[in-house]
Amino acid sequence: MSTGSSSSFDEILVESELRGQDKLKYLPHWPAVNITFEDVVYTVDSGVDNSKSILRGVNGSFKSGQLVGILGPSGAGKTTLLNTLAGFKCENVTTGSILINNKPRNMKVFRRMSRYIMQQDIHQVALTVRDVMMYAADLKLGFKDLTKEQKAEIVEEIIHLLGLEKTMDTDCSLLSGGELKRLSIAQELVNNPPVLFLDEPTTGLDDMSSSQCVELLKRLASGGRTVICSIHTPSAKIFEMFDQVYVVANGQCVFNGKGSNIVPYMEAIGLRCPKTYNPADFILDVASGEYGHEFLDRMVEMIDNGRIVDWKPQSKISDSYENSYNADRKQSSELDYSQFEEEINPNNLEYKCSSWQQFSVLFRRASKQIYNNKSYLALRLNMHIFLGIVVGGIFYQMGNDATKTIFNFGFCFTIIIAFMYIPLLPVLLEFPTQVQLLKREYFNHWYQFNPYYFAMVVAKLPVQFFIAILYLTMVYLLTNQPIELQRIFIFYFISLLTSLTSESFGLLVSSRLSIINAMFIGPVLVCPMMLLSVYGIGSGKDTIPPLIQIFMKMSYLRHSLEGIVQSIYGFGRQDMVCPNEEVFCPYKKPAFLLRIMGFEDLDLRISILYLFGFYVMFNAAAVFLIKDRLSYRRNQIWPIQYISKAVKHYMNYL
Ligand SMILES: Nc1ncnc2c1ncn2[C@@H]1O[C@H](COP(=O)(O)OP(=O)(O)OP(=O)(O)O)[C@@H](O)[C@H]1O
Repeated sequence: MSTGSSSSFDEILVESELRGQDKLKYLPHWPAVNITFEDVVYTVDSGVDNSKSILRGVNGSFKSGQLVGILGPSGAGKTTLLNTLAGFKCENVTTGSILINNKPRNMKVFRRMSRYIMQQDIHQVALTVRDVMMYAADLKLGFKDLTKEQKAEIVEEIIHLLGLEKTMDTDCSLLSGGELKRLSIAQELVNNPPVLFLDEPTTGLDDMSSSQCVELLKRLASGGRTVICSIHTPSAKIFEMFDQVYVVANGQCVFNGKGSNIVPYMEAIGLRCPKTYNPADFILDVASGEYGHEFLDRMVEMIDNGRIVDWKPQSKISDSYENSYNADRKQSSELDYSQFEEEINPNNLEYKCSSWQQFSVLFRRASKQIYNNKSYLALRLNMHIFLGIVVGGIFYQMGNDATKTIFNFGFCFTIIIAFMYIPLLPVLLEFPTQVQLLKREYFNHWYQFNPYYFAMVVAKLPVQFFIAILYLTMVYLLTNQPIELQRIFIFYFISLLTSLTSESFGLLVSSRLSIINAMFIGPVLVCPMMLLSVYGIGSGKDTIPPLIQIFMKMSYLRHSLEGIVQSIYGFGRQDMVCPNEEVFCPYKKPAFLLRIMGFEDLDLRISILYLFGFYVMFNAAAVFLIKDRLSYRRNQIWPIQYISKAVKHYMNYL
């Protein structure tokens, strides 16, 4: 039997047959992964100097081959426990330890072997279910072991298993809540990971789909996976399917064991479950404090906050955690005992695609999303044509008219304003949601961050450039700017560079903010840059105080404006035309205009260098901040910790 995910497709088929998993062909063998946690405390900052404990010293042990259900009333700490165990949010765990197969969890390795299906179902826009699944299969299964047809077969099979056949060609944005949830699960089943965490997987599903979904999870678990899911008020049928039930209340464990033992457990603390009642409902009622808080304390004490691993009616409360755990391990009949000793080969946890392949798949995915969104494409195109007509109309034929030079200077300013706002605002609106998706896919080990970022930036370029060039051509011709190849080239080049820099600025701003904050802070931050770009115009450079001159250098828009002005008026441009009837025509000479405007002594290379520098700097800062957000490690430098704490508190920084 193959021991790794590198098995060929045929081997995988044989393996599945051996395991009796006739419905899941791609079920590569993984050694058992058992998770034990001790005294876990999770504390969040609820103010700059305050903190609040959400998990209070919980303990437990979840074994491979068993389906574990984490139950509890709303706000009890189920999601937090799941996040902590999955390593999704663990920067706030203040004490406690998490062991994998009795060894301290190596977060890097663990994150590669576990998958987390979150409560919120966000998906890529403008893609069908088939697209989403096929891109997931390409990224997760790679191109070496399986052909396209084999991957399509795996996808079909999972889609069938989750009852999504009818939606195969439906756009994800049109799916119902339940279908979205199933799609989230389907995507993570593509490469069948050894550990699966699911936060409320049945939310939004009807009874039938819920039990099918839990049945599937049970089947995965019995195939040797560790499957842990939090669940709200399960039906009696679903409740019976769990091999282990872990109940949380107020951040503490109030029950840990088999669902069938809940009734005697409740009797042991002095509460009788009515015969007609679902034991899950009953324990949840008690956990939510309906029968009084003294019962909660009694339950925590009786289960020793989760240390008693599998409570049984005959068992003594004083059983030590160690004895209980070992006894339980011996009883495990479903799994090959030797599996517990088997190590996961870290090579089998590596990405299946090289960085270049990841880039290529992500580029294709991002491009398809752009071109599939036809109404948005048409809107962008039409708005640029409309803007071109408006700007071209306002500054019509002013480019070579010496009496309209000041107006034409205004035209240069409109160029940088257009290429500042047009790329910036959509990013501020879209990227915070994209980051949520990135977090999910990145955490679930679909790809590395750098290929994602490059693919995202590069995929936008063709449309961005095409629309920008169309707009620039319209306004350039309508306003009668000089028809000289060198000038046209510089004009287009600076405009496109400004557009890219604005976009990267948008990525930087929205990398750590919610949509609302990004939409507010982005335009506010570009305002001073805009003002600094035209500071001192008309009074000459000498009148600008040195400090302001330094600030002006820090505005990328100033460098854009300098570049655009040079393309139109620099490089020894000939005198502009002065109409015969005009007696006084001071701005006939471009050099005079440049001096009056404070744009003399310009150097195009410097403008380009600055713009390029800002572009690189904004991107590098955005990459740094997003990577930090994706990282499971807390920044160790205390001033940064304090600043980010304060910014988080006051600015909704994420
Ligand atoms: N970062 C945070 N800051 C402050 N409070 C938080 C934070 N994260 C979680 N909480 C609080 O911790 C408690 C537990 O949250 P958690 O999401 O784990 O509950 P839950 O049991 O999953 O609830 P539900 O079933 O409603 O999803 C809640 O009261 C929640 O408001």
